[in-house]
Amino acid sequence: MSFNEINVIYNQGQPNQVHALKDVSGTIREGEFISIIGPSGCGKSTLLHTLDGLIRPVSGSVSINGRPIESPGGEKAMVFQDFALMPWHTVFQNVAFGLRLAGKNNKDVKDHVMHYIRMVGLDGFEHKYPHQLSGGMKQRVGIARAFAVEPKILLMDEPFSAIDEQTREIMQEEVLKMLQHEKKTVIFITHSIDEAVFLSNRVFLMSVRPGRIIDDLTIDIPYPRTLETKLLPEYQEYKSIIWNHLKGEVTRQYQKGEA
Ligand SMILES: Nc1ncnc2c1ncn2[C@@H]1O[C@H](COP(=O)(O)OP(=O)(O)OP(=O)(O)O)[C@@H](O)[C@H]1O
Repeated sequence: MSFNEINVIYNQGQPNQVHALKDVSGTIREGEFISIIGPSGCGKSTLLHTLDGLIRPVSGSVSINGRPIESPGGEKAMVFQDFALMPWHTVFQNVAFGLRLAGKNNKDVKDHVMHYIRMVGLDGFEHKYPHQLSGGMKQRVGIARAFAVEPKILLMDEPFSAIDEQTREIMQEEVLKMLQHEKKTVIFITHSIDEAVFLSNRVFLMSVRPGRIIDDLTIDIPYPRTLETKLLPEYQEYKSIIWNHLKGEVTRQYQKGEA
């Protein structure tokens, strides 16, 4: 996937105009795990939604293998911060949702859906409704639903930020394991430096608004990564490099009076 000189402006030409992304360019190779990190309101979600095709930039282009991206879906699937499950559907029906949209019926997709329910550790919960699940379990459903459509690209918008710290660490490891079995390109938004270093092979650091990618840092720590990875000295070094970069941006945000 590549994106070239993207500009996104909300409410263009109006008094409340917001220049959210400015001349943002980058290339993401197949199978990479990219985290996007940056100060609050810098345009991370805007970038993710632009890469998904949900937001059309006022200028610039987004493409996969030379084909322009013009709409969400297709070879992409999104995992949302607030899970975005349908409360009136069971776990099974939520996971099957994308496949049903593609015209398949529940019977046809049963084995396929159960494979992904098992993969996220929710075997036995397929007939439960979202309100009967914990936050971590709800996000497992969100992840299973995204994997079930077998996308090449997984877009994750702060997927673990509404989940308690212990569950979050477990799920980070689980997602990496799932990706070993089913290779995908992942673009992942987070506010957590630790999460970005643990999961990614590259981290994009964004500036305060209008958002730009000001650094593209390669995390040169081999996979598979486990919780022991966090004890490596280079792990701590990457964290401090990112923190030092972010500190400058957050300070600039304070000085602009926007934090
Ligand atoms: N639909 C919209 N209309 C107008 N302005 C918007 C809209 N969506 C986002 N913005 C503004 O664009 C800027 C970038 O927003 P965005 O949500 O992409 O940032 P973010 O980095 O994901 O934020 P956060 O870290 O708080 O989740 C912000 O100033 C936000 O207020």
